Amino acid sequence: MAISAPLALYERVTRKNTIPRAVELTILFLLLSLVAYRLISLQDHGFTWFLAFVCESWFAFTWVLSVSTKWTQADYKTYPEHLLQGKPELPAVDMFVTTADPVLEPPILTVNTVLSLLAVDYPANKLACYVSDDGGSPLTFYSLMEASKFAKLWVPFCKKYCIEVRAPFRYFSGESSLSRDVSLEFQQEWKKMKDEYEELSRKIEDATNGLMPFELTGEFADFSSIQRTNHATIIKVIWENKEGVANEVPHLIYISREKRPKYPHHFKAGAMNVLTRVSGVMSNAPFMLNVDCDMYINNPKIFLHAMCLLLGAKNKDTDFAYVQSPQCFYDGLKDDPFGNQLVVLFEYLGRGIVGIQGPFYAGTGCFHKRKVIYGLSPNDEEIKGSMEFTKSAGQILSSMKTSSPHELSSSLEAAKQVAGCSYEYGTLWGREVGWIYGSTTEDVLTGLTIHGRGWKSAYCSPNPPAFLGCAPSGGPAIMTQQKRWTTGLLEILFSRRSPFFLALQGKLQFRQCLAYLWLMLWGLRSIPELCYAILPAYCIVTSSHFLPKVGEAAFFIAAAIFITYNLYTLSEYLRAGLSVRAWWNNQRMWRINATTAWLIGTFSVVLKMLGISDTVFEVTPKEQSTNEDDDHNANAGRLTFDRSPIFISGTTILLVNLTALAVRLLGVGFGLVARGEDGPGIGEVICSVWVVLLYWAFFRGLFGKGKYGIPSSTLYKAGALAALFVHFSRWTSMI
Ligand SMILES: O=c1ccn([C@@H]2O[C@H](COP(=O)(O)OP(=O)(O)O[C@H]3O[C@H](CO)[C@@H](O)[C@H](O)[C@H]3O)[C@@H](O)[C@H]2O)c(=O)[nH]1
Ligand SMILES: [Mn+2]
Repeated sequence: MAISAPLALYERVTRKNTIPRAVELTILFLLLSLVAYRLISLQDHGFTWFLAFVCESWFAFTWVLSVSTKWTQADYKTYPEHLLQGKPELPAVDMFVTTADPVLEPPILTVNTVLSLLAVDYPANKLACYVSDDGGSPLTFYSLMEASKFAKLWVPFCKKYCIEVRAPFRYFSGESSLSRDVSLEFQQEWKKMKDEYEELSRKIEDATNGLMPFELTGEFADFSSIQRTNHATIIKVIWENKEGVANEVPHLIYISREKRPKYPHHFKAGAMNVLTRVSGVMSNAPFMLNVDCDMYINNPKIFLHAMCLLLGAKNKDTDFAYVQSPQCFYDGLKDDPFGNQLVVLFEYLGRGIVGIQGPFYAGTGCFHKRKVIYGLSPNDEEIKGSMEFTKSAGQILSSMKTSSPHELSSSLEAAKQVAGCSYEYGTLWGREVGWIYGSTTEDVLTGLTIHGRGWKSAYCSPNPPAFLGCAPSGGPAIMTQQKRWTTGLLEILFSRRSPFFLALQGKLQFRQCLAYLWLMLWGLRSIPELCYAILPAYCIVTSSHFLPKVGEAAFFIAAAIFITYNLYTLSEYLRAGLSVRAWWNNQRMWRINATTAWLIGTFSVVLKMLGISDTVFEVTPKEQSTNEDDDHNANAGRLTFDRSPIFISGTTILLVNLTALAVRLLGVGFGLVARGEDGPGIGEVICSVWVVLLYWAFFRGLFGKGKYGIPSSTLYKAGALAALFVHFSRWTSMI
């Protein structure tokens, strides 16, 4: 009998997508035909034709990027049961949670995330949880202290009864959490746990409301005169699993890194680097998981799934640098009214990237190999880089080999040192090592740098989803997030780490480079999108046209693109199990984001490049539940507004198109002679109506009250811009 080979830990599955590929190529062919037609008939037409040509060439280009990215879709199937057979000893994992603001990110959320991490199905003596608090808040620290007491009941409870959802706020909010046919013992423990959790949330809530049950002395003395942007490092070992027992509660450590006004702190990237180093001197696990404070563990087996991919390499080629899980969200509103649940994005483009060099790093829900974060390339045996770095991190790295258990408190001094502001000075941290600085999307930049060194990455999307987080709700929060993302992505594109350069150096695969480009060009897409949204209105107002006339063969090309594209994207939503409404909501939100947040994001990068202002990471506000009152609220899912300039361009687009349609309907040509043959046709009118439908959320905003209404100052500005535009259009058509 042959000796059986070790069982495979994972399998790569490629998706069959022949029909989608055919449709995508058809759309590409139609787009190219239209562009070609415009090019050969450029002389016979005016400026609008040329502008349409430029925009459509751009759309064809981004379509090429998207077709290439979606071409080979793949997924990984993991077999955790084989892992437990083959590898008796599981490797250690350090778990990182970042929080930055106790108001925007309520401590109860962070606490739930931490509890879900502590209770994960993995030997507790292999785990350590580090919380970085950029808010330097005693409230967060207090909440974690209380949570660690609760964890001593919660963790054994979850493990004993194989509880599925280990974030208590979600577990106790589910209807099915206590079914009738369970043992009496379980019922009693369940009740006790629920009471204990309610007690914990009440304590945290009281403290949040200013009824601090503690004085800033003793354990809290470090917080007594703290200024958020100017304070010394605080590191507290909240709980230590001293006996190193596998079914205990894992270590829990609180960190608030040093902040000084003179030193840039690099937002989340800076926090991640401190977490890396502090954990390096304390537990120094070879793997690190990081989650945002709102992203709790929804599948307690995720560590085992991830280990299948991280340990399952058969050769250098399948040695993954990191394992990324998709971002999924809890309490999503029905039909995704804000278009921010990203399901379809991860489903097709995401899987496509998985099929090339591996998923982008998405900032949360990702397991990294520590040595990769330390800057190693796939073929490196030991750390390279400058002397400065070797001195500072080599020590951390060398102790990786001696994993003799030591008390955490004995490394507190060393930990404080590596958490200081000046520690990174003159080292490669943030440049070659750790999370890379210089972009508000530090996640994509860090992942790109890793791919640029030739690493591959893997995707892990078990069922139920591994992590669930909180998607921003309401117009201002969504737009701010989109703006941050485009800003950060453009910052990368225009830096020396641009995917272009990395592809030229040879380690970033060509199609992976195109995939990165697809993402990083979001900001620049705002310009052709804006032009295209205004073109139909311009044509109606000036009695000209930018689309081929109904009689021309090319009209059918344009119509075919419009119809095929929409039906095709619709089919993507239906195949992913989503509704027609979800499709429509995403269509309109993408167009709205593109012409508002992405535009402002592009401006802010231009301002940064001109040295006028710097870009900052604006934290997304998070709520415990979006459903509680909103479910019965007729306004759930309705776009909200504030005075931010982000809303001006969207309002202007709407006003301009409304004016155009009014002109058309009322037949007032602003005194222009109808140009007969040359005037606008049905195509322009349909386009203009389509734009108004896409911006219907803004239309409702014209009449909405309070946060549902567009503020009058924004309306005046947009109105003035629209009037200027109409005036200018008339002027151009007269010369
Ligand atoms: O100075 C800062 C700013 C932010 N954060 C943390 O960064 C995380 C992400 O911030 P959030 O406001 O939730 O941003 P999102 O747009 O929701 O995050 C996505 O996009 C970010 C990049 O723009 C990534 O860092 C995130 O991981 C990814 O989930 C949160 O845990 C914050 O506490 C810090 O630790 N320090
Ligand atoms: Mn977030």
